[in-house]
Amino acid sequence: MASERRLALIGFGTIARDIHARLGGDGFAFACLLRPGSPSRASLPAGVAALDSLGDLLAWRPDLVVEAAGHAAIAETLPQVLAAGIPALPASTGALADNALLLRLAEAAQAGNARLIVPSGAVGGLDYLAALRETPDAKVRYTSRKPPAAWGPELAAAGLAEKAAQAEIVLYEGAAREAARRYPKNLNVGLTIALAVGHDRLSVRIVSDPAAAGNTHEIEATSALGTARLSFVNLPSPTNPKTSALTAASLTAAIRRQFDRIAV
Ligand SMILES: NC(=O)C1=CN([C@@H]2O[C@H](COP(=O)(O)OP(=O)(O)OC[C@H]3O[C@@H](n4cnc5c(N)ncnc54)[C@H](OP(=O)(O)O)[C@@H]3O)[C@@H](O)[C@H]2O)C=CC1
Ligand SMILES: O=C([O-])CC(=O)C(=O)O
Repeated sequence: MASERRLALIGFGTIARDIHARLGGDGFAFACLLRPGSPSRASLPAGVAALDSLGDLLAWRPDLVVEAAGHAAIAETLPQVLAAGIPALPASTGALADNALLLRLAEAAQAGNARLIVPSGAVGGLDYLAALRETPDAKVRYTSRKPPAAWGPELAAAGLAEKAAQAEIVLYEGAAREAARRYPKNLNVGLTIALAVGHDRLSVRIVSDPAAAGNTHEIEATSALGTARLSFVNLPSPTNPKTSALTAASLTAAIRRQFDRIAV
């Protein structure tokens, strides 16, 4: 039997807990990097080693680092992780809106001979979109449509909470980078799609919709190669209405793929 794979998680919130629930005891050993004073420390399951610093994480010698903490955690940790030769799988892909950070990550990955693996997360079809990147005339429109519960603090800050309970509100239309900056906890997918198809081919639309059937994602693509309409209606995670429950399943599949001999 293959030896245990060592997975280091960054953050222990909705996505990280679900990944651990899916893979714990299935040939994976877990450790978790927590912020100082993190309330999550008290609820770390037995057998998950708590890591207090990036130095501790590197010394634990993970086979893969999975970030599920937020945009800031990517800049704080992943350049050093990649430079140390450890592959990294980020959930908070919206952080890659920052070109300087993206370059720093690419240089670190080159120096460490490691890879930053961008997961499909709350959507699918990245293989199709990446193929369109090879097609000069491709155009893609991505619409993120979620119920008001997914935009709680953002709607309250804009004084739109009452209106949003009654009617659809278009929160933003434009570029994936700006969408990810404005909505760092809701628009990671926009940046993931932009990385696949290219920023210049993508327009993003963000909608709060009290009639939305779930956290929905619509991707409409046209090119000389044909057309595609991809539509995802995701149940929200029970502990975070912004995050689709699909996301942890997608990251879990990406983790398995990293170690599978036949990678699908
Ligand atoms: N790519 C995609 O398709 C998707 C990406 N996401 C993104 O994935 C990320 C995780 O989502 P989710 O699990 O729902 O979020 P949660 O808020 O449920 O969990 C995040 C956890 O990260 C911890 N944390 C925050 N900052 C840091 C830090 N600097 N270092 C270490 N830990 C930190 C917090 O822990 P504590 O407070 O205990 O310290 C919190 O428990 C988010 O950025 C989210 O936007 C979500 C859905 C889809
Ligand atoms: O989980 C989702 O539906 C998408 C999401 O939050 C994101 O892209 O950040």
